[in-house]
Amino acid sequence: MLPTPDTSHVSFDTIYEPAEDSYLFLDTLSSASESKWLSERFKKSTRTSSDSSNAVPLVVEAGTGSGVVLAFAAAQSQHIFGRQDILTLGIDVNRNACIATRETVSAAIKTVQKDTETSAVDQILNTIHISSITSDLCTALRPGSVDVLLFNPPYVPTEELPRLPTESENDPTKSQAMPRSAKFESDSYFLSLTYAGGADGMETTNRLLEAIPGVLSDRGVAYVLLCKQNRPDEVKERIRAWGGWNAESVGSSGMQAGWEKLVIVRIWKQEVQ
Ligand SMILES: C[S@@+](CC[C@H](N)C(=O)[O-])C[C@H]1O[C@@H](n2cnc3c(N)ncnc32)[C@H](O)[C@@H]1O
Repeated sequence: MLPTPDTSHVSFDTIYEPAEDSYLFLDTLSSASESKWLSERFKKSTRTSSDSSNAVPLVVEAGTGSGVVLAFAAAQSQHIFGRQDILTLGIDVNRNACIATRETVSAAIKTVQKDTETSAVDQILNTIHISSITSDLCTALRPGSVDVLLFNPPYVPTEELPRLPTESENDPTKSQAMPRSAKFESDSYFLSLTYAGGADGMETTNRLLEAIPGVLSDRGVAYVLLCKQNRPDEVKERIRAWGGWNAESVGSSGMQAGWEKLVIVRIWKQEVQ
């Protein structure tokens, strides 16, 4: 079994603690079928380095929380993508989550590199974590730049979608100076951002889905987690109706009376150009 990245340094006061949905991501990406699919799409070819289809894949996670999913993708890049040299970039609206992610991913990469030094394996992990940025979904990204997009969204249906934090709410020096009651309120606000998805639990996910055709590269693929109340079958039909795009469930958990509680949907352009 592949090791789960260490998140013991993360304070879960404001950051999502890895749970069933996070682990479903790890299991799905590293499953035999998905790692075969991804390796075929992204493995290093013998074509010239100027060939853009051979460029180092950029793997972006929106909503990284603790960074456990992105760290796993980074550390297990050989198993998942068939190569040792991916680039990772994390995004979260919560600045604390971005700081935690940077540490989680860097530590996971270092652990694998250390293990490699002391083993007979001759290929060192060259994965680089570019950065973790405080931003709203993919709005800060260059169009057509993302090869693999991962999103475990706030998916629980709620009456209201929490607003995005202001710069000052994301300022750690301000939260340190807060009285206890204000800190409690601020912590619960940031935690609400981790799960509250508004109408059908889909308000944030719908915004991400709309951004996919613009943000993915020609060989790009997105993995998005949905719960039963998000109506995954309708979501997949909607994506197929874009024309030239495909959507399939590639991981699921929590079968209850024939219903899958959580599914991970893979979204990709039908033709690699
Ligand atoms: C369910 S948690 C997933 C955390 C982590 N990826 C995992 O699987 O354990 C959702 C994450 O999305 C973040 N988030 C919510 N709305 C966002 C937005 N508009 N842009 C970026 N991140 C967002 C939350 O702060 C939270 O960290």
